[in-house]
Amino acid sequence: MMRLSPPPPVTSRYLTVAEHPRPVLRSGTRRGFYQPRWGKDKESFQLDTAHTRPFRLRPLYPSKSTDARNPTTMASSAAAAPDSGRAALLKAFDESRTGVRGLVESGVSAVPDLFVHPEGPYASVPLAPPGVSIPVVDLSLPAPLAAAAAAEAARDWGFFYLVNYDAIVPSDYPARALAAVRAFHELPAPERSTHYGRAMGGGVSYSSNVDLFRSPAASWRDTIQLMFGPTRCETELIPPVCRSEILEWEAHSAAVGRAVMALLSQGLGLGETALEETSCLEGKLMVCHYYPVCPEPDRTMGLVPHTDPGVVTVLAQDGVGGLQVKHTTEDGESYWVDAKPVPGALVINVGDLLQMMSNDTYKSVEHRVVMNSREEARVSVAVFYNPGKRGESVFYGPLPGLVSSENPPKYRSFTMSEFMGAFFKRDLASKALIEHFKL
Ligand SMILES: O=C(O)CCC(=O)C(=O)O
Ligand SMILES: [Fe+2]
Repeated sequence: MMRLSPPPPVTSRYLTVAEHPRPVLRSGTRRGFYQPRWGKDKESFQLDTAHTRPFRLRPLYPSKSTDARNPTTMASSAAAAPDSGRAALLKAFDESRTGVRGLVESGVSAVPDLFVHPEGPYASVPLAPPGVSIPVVDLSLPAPLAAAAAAEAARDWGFFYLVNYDAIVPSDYPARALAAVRAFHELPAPERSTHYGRAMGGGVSYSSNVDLFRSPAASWRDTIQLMFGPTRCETELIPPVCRSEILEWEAHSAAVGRAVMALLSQGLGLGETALEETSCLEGKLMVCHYYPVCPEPDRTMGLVPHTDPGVVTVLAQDGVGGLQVKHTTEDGESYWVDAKPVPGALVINVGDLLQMMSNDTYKSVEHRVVMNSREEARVSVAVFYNPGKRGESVFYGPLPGLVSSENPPKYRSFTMSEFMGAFFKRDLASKALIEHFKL
């Protein structure tokens, strides 16, 4: 078990959650959250979409065109292709170096078969009734109240909106980062394609579907990935059109990551630096997704259902929407809840590592991105936080301050290299990573 220094004494500024009275309810609040008003390669430790669920490909249809040089029609011609043919089509799509955006630019009017997702087991999970939303945590509340709200959200939902973070993030962020990421993905194809590649050698890559060659169906998404910790990417490899905004968001979102970890640590009844001292702010991967306009939104997915493997994810999304969170009520009923874009709100979620570190107090919850028929592409930027200390003598698992003879550990401890090994070897089923370490 990684050794943590004892939690710092309670200061006058921060009371432990247990000592503090329940959060003050504002009008329209429920248990301390106020609901938004809707108006009517190993080094990179890829935490992105390698998290896929097993999908069986639906029968593929013959393509109308067989132009072997056109990746669009090549993708469509996966229809009748045996597996080796499909592999060749995937390769051709990848070699187009322009991603799904390139397919759209070339004028596809249907989703090519390589991207068609069957309904799968999720067809049985309904959409949430209107008015249900993920909770909101207000960072401007006194820390103990915000911590209690964050803890409750992390426990019951695994997700929350973070609002009123303007004391730590300039008002033009994250919007500037989202706009710059959009500008990159909408560069003319010849310019964009010079950046295309899957290798994370320099800590930066731009490609479509990080799991393109492993997943049973490709998704409607292109992504820039950037490693910021424990090893920092070569920043000159970041495309110039979005470089300064990405670097600025990296710095500003670090303040958000620190604040969120402090709330979640306190919410566990530990000192505010407990997760930070466990190096949870030191491993950092940023992914900048672009979900192009889709001609047949019902036939594909932007991102298949998955849980994030890391500790905490800080997500900025533009106004388009599509993120959905699977919520299970106290009665055991599950449904997909839209994490609609809320101006001025970041989306925070708990990853598998934090579920294990919190000994199941907090939940890592499935989420996905669905396509819509809007005429606008969607952009999101996620920052995944992971432990940065990766040595063979550094162990992770339920935090020592949380386990006792009455509350025994539910997970065995492991090194990050073991965790990453399990991550890369895991079968595709969701939660497989957590099950792997369960006692
Ligand atoms: O684009 C989004 O809203 C979600 C991204 C996500 O869940 C991920 O990258 O793991
Ligand atoms: Fe995710």
